[in-house]
Amino acid sequence: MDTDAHRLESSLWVGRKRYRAVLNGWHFSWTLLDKQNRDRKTVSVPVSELIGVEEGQVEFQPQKKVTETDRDFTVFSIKRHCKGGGSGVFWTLGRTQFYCPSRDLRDRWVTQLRNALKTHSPSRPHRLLVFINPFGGKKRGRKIYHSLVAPLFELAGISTHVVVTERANQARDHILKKDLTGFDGVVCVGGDGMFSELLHGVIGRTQQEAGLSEHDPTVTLQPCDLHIGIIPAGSTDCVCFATVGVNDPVTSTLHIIIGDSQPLDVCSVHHTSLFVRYSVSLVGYGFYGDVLAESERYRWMGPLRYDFSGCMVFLSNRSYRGKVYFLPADSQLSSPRDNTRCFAGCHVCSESTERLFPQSDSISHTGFLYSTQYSQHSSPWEGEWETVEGEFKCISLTCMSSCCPRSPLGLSPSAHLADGTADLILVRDTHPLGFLTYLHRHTNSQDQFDLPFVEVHRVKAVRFSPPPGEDEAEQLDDPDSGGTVMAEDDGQGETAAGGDWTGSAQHLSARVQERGVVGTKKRAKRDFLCGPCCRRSPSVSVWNCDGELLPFTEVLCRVHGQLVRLFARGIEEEFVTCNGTLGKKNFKGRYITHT
Ligand SMILES: Nc1ncnc2c1ncn2[C@@H]1O[C@H](COP(=O)(O)OP(=O)(O)OP(=O)(O)O)[C@@H](O)[C@H]1O
Repeated sequence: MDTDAHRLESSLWVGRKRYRAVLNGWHFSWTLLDKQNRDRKTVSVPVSELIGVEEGQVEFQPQKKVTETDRDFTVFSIKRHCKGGGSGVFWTLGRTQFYCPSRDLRDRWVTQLRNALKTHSPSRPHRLLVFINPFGGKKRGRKIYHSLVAPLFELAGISTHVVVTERANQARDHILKKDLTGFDGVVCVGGDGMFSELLHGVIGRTQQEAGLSEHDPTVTLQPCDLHIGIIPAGSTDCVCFATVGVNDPVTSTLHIIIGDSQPLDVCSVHHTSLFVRYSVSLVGYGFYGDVLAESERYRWMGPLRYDFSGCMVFLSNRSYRGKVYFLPADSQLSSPRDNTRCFAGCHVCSESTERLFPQSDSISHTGFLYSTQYSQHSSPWEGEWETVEGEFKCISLTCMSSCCPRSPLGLSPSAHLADGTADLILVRDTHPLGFLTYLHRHTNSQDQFDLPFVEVHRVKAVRFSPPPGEDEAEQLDDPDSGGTVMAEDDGQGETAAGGDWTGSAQHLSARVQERGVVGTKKRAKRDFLCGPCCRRSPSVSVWNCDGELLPFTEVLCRVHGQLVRLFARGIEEEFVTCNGTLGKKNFKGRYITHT
C-alpha cells in the first residue's frame, strides 16, 4: 500500500474479483488482476465525475438502502450511455461497491476520496434554489423532481430550497427581490418559459446590484455569477437540448451536481430606449413569429399546436418588407459557414473568454471569474454597420445552434454558445417549394444556407425597421389590425443604426411592463391568419423571442458575450460508454459507436 496527500493505492475487491485501485488526485481507477497479478481491464473515473462516496453497502435504486459493514464502501459516479438512434449521450448514476481487507483501509479510502472531491472539484454547488412549474409540459414537474432529481441531490450532499410556483413570473420575481445569500445556483424544473424566467431574474438582479441600466443597449452588462440549472420538464426544452445534448432530467441533474459551467451568450432586445426581453435561442420575425402567434389560438392542442400552426402559416405564404441593419462580427475568428461545431471544450468559445474578459484568469471554470474589473464602458458598436433591405419570409437571430430533437444540427449548425456573437439568417421571399426546401433541410444534414434566397451573417448587433408608415403606431388606427396594442414612438432613439439609443428608460419601463403583457395577449388574439386563404395579409409580422411574442416591430438586438453560466458543458462530441465503446458524433449530428 502506498499513500501520501494526493495518492492512495491498494488491493480492493469488487465482488469476488481482486483489483489494484489507485487514486492519484485527478483520477480514481481500478484494474482487474489475474492470478499471476497481471493487469487486465482498467476502469478509470475522473474525480470530477464522482457523485459521492458512502461507507457500507449502499443501494440507490429503486430506493436508497444502506447495509452497515466495516469493510465496504460504495462509490457513485457518472456513466455514459448512447440510447437507440444515437441521438445523444445520456448520463446515469454508476455504482461500484468495494471490499477492503481491513476497516482501517476502508476508512482511508473513504477519507481520501472525499478529500480528493473537495480539492479537485471545487465548483460543485452546496445549496440550490429550485423552482418547479407544476403546469409545464405534461404537468410532471413535481414528480420528476421528487422521484429523479431530489434523491440525487441528497446523495451528493446538496441542500435545496424548493419553490413550487403558483403563478407565471413568480420565479423571476423571487430571484429579483428575495435574499439569495448562500445559494450557489438557481434551478428550474420546467420548459423554456421557466428557463427564461430564471434568465431574466438572474441578469436583472446582477445589473441592479451593479447599478447598471438594462434599458441602455450601449451598456456592457455585468456577467452573472449565479449559475442556472435546467431540469427539462416542459413541452419545449430547446435550451437544455442545445447545451446538454439530450432532454433528460437525470443527465441534467448530474451536470448540476458536478458543478459543470457553460457560459452562454445572451441577446438583449430593445425598442427605442426601452429594454424588452433577453433571448438565448431565437429572435425570429416572419414565419417563426407568425407560427407562435397562430399557435396561441390552439393552446388546447398542447405541443401539437406548433405543427398545426406551422402548416397553416406555411400555406398562407406570407413575406414581409423591412430593413435589417447589422454589425458584423470579426470574420477572421469564425463564420457561420465554416462547418465547425460548438462541442464541449470548444476552442472558439474558450478563446473568446480571453478576448471578452482579458483581466480574468480565463481558463478557470469556477464561474466566479468575472466579478471584478469588468469594463462597462468599452464601445459595443465598433465596426461598420451593413444594411439589407427587401421582402423576407423570415428573419432569425440565434445565439446558439438551437438544435433540438427534430433538428439535430439546428437553425445555425456552426453557431457557438459563448463566442459573443449571434447568427443572423435572412430568408428572402421565394416560391413556397423553395421555402419548404429550406425548412426541410433543418431536419437532415443538407446545408440550409446553400440556397440562393438565404443569407447568413455572424453578427454582434441587429436592428430591424418595418417599411415607413407600417410601424406600430399606424396599426393602432387600423381597424383591420385586430386592435393590437403598440407603442407610440416617443421620438427618442430613432437614429441611424448604432446611434444613440439611450433615453427615458424609467418612464418606458413602466410602459413595457404594462404593454408587454397586454400587447402580447392582444396580439395573440389578433386575427393573424384565418386559414390558408386570408382575408388580408398583414404588412408586418410579429417577433418571436424565445417563445414569447414581442409587442413591438421595430427592435434593436445586441449580443452580450458570456453573460450567464449554466450548469452544463455543451454537447459532448466524443465519449466512452460504460461498456467501453467509443461514441462520436457524425456529420448528421447522430452518435455512432465503435468498440
Ligand atoms: N404556477 C404557474 N402557473 C401558470 N403559469 C406558470 C406557473 N409557473 C410558471 N408559469 C409560466 O408557464 C410558462 C410555461 O412554462 P414552461 O416553460 O415550464 O412549460 P412549457 O410546457 O414548455 O410551456 P410552453 O411550451 O408554453 O413554453 C412559463 O412562461 C412560466 O412563466
